[in-house]
Amino acid sequence: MELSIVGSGYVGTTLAACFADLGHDVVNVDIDEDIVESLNAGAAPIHEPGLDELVERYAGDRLRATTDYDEILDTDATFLALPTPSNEDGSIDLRAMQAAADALGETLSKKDGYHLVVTKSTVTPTTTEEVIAPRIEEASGKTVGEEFDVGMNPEFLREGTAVEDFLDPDKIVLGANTDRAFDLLDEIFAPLVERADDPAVVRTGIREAEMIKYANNAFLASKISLANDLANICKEFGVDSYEVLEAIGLDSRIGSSFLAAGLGWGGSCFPKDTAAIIAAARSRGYEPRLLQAAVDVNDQQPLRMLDLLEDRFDPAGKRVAVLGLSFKPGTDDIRESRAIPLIDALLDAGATVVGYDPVATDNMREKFPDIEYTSTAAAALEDADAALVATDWDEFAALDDEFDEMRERVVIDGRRIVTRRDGLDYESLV
Ligand SMILES: NC(=O)c1ccc[n+]([C@@H]2O[C@H](COP(=O)([O-])OP(=O)(O)OC[C@H]3O[C@@H](n4cnc5c(N)ncnc54)[C@H](O)[C@@H]3O)[C@@H](O)[C@H]2O)c1
Ligand SMILES: O=c1ccn([C@@H]2O[C@H](COP(=O)(O)OP(=O)(O)O[C@H]3O[C@H](CO)[C@@H](O)[C@H](O)[C@H]3O)[C@@H](O)[C@H]2O)c(=O)[nH]1
Repeated sequence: MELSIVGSGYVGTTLAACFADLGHDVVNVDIDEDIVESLNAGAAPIHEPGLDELVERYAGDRLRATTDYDEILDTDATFLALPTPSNEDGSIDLRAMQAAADALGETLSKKDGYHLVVTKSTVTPTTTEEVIAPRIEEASGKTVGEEFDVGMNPEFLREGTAVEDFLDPDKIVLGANTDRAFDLLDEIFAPLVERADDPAVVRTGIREAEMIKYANNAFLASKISLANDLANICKEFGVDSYEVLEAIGLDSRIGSSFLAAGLGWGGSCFPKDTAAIIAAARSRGYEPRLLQAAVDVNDQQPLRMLDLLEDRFDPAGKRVAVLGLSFKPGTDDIRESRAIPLIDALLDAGATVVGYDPVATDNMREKFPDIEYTSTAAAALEDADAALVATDWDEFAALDDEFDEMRERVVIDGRRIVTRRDGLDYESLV
């Protein structure tokens, strides 16, 4: 099929490359000329394992990119994969979605046949029907449900495993209002359903599809926060939280994933999406107490880590190594990384901070240009009074003699990754 995708970031590029791999002809529309040039030259504009290979294989053939919305005219359906960042109050900023809907509407005014517009971005319930569709109607002069339909297909991929997650999903959620839209969505996703390992296909309403995405992320973020809350209680009683969480994870009703307790959740999605659904609930007069508590527990974990350090000494004037700066291992992305509030708290306490990460240093340097960075964990530990572990990079599990070069061998582990041994003043956050 002929498909167009507006927005070519993490989601849009992955979607385009994977759709091409599934046999569709795809055109990616982005306002960023560098991204368009890069895609057309066969190079992915973002780093994701397996993505470069796909882009290189299909660029100039089943996959191309453009800044010209009119190229959408030759396609059957358009996916909107635009950013939906947070406003100050946590609600989503829809400006990119609105700009794209206006431009798409103008383009569709020139189209003769039917077109399907699918929201891929994460948007709060009713956005597709009450914001996107009316703007397309206004700009195109066409009527939704007649000359075009809208649909919603949320994305569940994780950064670092985007291609793998997209091509082997647990579920595919298709939200639509008309049989015609469902038929087209079925046709688009048929090659994926055939290739993947028997994913569930959920056919539902548009606003239900929008909510499923938030419910998914809210549940996972809350699951981690509940694990952290329980782990904090465990710590008060000298109970090993990891043994407890491993055991409860054996109950199939609970499940073992997303129970890794520690410094909490960061990244480009969980913080933004929990904030957005909380703000959306409040806009309708409902106070989401449990979700707010999940956020509160998450905010508290880095401060608890500082408390453990202060139990040893006043951090003022001390040299403190922060090991791990990215929001999770396997990525250089530092958005909402738990290392950020940790570094902020250390600086407020007057500590001298030295940061180390295998790949995220350059990004963190933009955020904290004045702290020291090292190119190895060993260099960060040399002469440090304490080491705080913020990200569970595998290489931290292998650290051993490197700790001997510290001035005081205080190690506070936010991710239960360092091997506890004699000679270290080791304490796990949970
Ligand atoms: N990143 C993830 O892991 C992930 C996973 C699932 C869902 N999501 C959701 O998907 C959406 C997109 O996220 P992302 O991470 O891909 O964003 P991104 O910032 O990586 O990419 C967005 C792209 O849209 C382009 N763009 C902005 N305005 C445009 C316009 N008017 N016309 C054309 N292109 C325009 C930008 O140049 C950029 O290339 C968000 O709603 C996000 O919450 C993200
Ligand atoms: O047991 C766990 C699992 C994760 N985390 C933390 O949670 C955050 C998010 O991790 P992860 O979910 O692996 O990364 P994302 O790429 O942000 O993916 C999430 O956000 C995406 C964007 O919405 C969704 O599509 C994915 O399904 C969802 O997992 C990271 O800071 C992790 O360190 C924990 O603390 N404990």
